[in-house]
Amino acid sequence: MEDHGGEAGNPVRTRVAVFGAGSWGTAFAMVLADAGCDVTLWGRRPEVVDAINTTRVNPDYFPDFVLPDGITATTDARRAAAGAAFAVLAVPSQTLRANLGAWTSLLDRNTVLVSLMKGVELGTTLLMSEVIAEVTGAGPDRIAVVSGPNLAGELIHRQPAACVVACRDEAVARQLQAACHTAYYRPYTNVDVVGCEIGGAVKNVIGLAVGIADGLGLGDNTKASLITRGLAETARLGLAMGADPRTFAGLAGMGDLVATACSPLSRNTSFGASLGRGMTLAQTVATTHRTAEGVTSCRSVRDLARRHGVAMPVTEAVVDIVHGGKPPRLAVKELMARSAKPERV
Ligand SMILES: NC(=O)C1=CN([C@@H]2O[C@H](COP(=O)(O)OP(=O)(O)OC[C@H]3O[C@@H](n4cnc5c(N)ncnc54)[C@H](OP(=O)(O)O)[C@@H]3O)[C@@H](O)[C@H]2O)C=CC1
Ligand SMILES: O=C(CO)COP(=O)(O)O
Repeated sequence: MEDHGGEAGNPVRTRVAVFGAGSWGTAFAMVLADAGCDVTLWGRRPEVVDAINTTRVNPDYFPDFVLPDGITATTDARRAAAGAAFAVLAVPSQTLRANLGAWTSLLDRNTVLVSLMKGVELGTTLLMSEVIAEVTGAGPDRIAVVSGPNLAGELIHRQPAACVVACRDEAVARQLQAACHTAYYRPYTNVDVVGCEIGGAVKNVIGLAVGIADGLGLGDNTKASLITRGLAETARLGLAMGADPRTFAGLAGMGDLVATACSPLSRNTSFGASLGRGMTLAQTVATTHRTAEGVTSCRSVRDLARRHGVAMPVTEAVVDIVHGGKPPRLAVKELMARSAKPERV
């Protein structure tokens, strides 16, 4: 296998289970394998799993890319979970609870559960780490999050990127950092799990807003204003939930927001652009075959904000457009007509 610069501090092959063989699960499995881990990738469809094992290609998500040795695919969650030091969860956020319910009894009591997901559960308004804690009973030292500007479509080409690995127990974050550190993937540790998750979930909503602006034909001043005020909303919500404000200036805050809002690869931003061009929600859903988390999570983020008494006008506008059918131009007009305020409140 080519040397992709796995950490010298990872001499014993760490066993990792990755649950979810979509874009990010597959690309992150590659990162882990390149870092020297022994990776088992769980997918729900036998044809995808068979293709990965026989051709080393995930035909649905990365048909032109050969995956490295060191990844074995399976539909058998028990086999994936067996002996795993880390169980990496990469399914759509709204499906986590049901899936994890089936997987929990298969996992060792010491396995660290790692969320790659960027969403908030609808109804409960729980963060993914909170869903994990509730379903599995794991304590904060066994729950970690990976976040940051990590578009799977770029990482699969091993383009350089940084990320944050967050766990309340910094020693665990360091172990995960070692497990996924390669020459092209640079993880930084953080203990602010809540801040990283809020950054990841809200940037999808702001990505939708920026996409809508793009679809309306609005320019870079508008988009930069949405990104910046969107980051202000993100930080306000995060602070109300006990996050460290510095997280929002970092990779899981500004970094991920910029990557998402500026990239044609972002599903959320592309989804928003379709709405801005005048397509309906149903039409856009029908042409989107990948997970655009913000479409559902905009409602749970709004509910979370209301619960904490935090003003999130851009998020409210996105919910009104996506789920309330408000014409995007009217939403823009209303956002601009809000009462004048100081920048920092
Ligand atoms: N893609 C990216 O660049 C990044 C994504 N993320 C986050 O990662 C998470 C996963 O997204 P991503 O991999 O991109 O999404 P994709 O849409 O690319 O893949 C989703 C995966 O989940 C599977 N899946 C869908 N529904 C279910 C279900 N009900 N039960 C079990 N498995 C299911 C799909 O299986 P099938 O193929 O059979 O439908 C597929 O393997 C999201 O929260 C996203 O925000 C985070 C950083 C980067
Ligand atoms: O989270 C991502 C990049 O960090 C991927 O963004 P999208 O889900 O919008 O494609």
